Amino acid sequence: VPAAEKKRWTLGDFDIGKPLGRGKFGHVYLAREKRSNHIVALKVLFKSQLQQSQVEHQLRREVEIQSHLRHPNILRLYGYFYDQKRVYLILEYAAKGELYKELQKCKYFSERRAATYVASLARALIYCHGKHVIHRDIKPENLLIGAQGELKIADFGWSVHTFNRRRTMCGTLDYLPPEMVESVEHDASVDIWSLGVLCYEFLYGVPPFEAKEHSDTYRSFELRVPHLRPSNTLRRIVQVDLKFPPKPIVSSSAKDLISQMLVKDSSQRLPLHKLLEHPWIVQNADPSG
Ligand SMILES: Nc1ncnc(NCCc2cnc(NC(=O)Nc3cccc(C(F)(F)F)c3)s2)c1Br
Repeated sequence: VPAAEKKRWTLGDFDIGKPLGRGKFGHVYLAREKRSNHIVALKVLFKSQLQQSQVEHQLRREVEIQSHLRHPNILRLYGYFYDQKRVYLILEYAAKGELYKELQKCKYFSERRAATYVASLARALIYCHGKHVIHRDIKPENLLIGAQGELKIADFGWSVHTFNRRRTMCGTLDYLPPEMVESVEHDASVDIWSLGVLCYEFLYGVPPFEAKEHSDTYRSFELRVPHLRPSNTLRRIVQVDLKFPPKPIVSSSAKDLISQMLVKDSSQRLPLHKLLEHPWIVQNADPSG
């Protein structure tokens, strides 16, 4: 309904409900559009914060990119509006909330659940790459769960159209592929790397190149042998220092898929359409996604 998109929304068009989550730049609330009774999520961003972080252009790009994306595994951004002090994003409401909370609760996922999530993310990324959009920030914090348990990629705040590749650093370091760490040219295959990191974290509960800096084992290590600096995340990424822990037990087929995605040479990473044909995905992913 293109006419609807021309509409100027205001806060008065919505009843505001419970807080849904706290994001990097503001809070998210459950809300209901009064005329249609349509339930949405409303993200409230403070202009002052956006200005001091100089990210207004990124926000405009996110709104622009999202307005062209329609996929069951991509959270809709219906529109936005602003008032004196705030910018409001009108978002699709994901009824089962944030994936990272679910991962914290379960510690790690079964191979079937992990494969189902990875397959639906691969389909969403194939769709995005087909429109020359790379997300660049695939991580548990940017994934939500819909009412039927389906995964939804959210927050295209770091996405770009591939013809203008940028070398800005994203959020956490864990998901950065080598070429972004070494800030060389990067393309859609950065999302394949991040999906491989995500698949590992779904199965083991921790990302593959996490530094031990924050764990107490590291602290005691640091005290006993201060001259041996522990490997850090960035060094482990560029060296693709990939190790699979003995626990939990994970199939060799899953490890094979991860090893084909976490490849330093971005042109050698398993293409997403080949991922959907990988035995581990075929045998474990629920086709409904
Ligand atoms: N249950 C739920 N159902 C639906 N949504 C929920 N949470 C919101 C998820 C989001 C989707 N899209 C987002 N986008 C941005 O935050 N963008 C953003 C924000 C600041 C700065 C910038 C930029 F300027 F840096 F780009 C870009 S957050 C929840 Br919990």
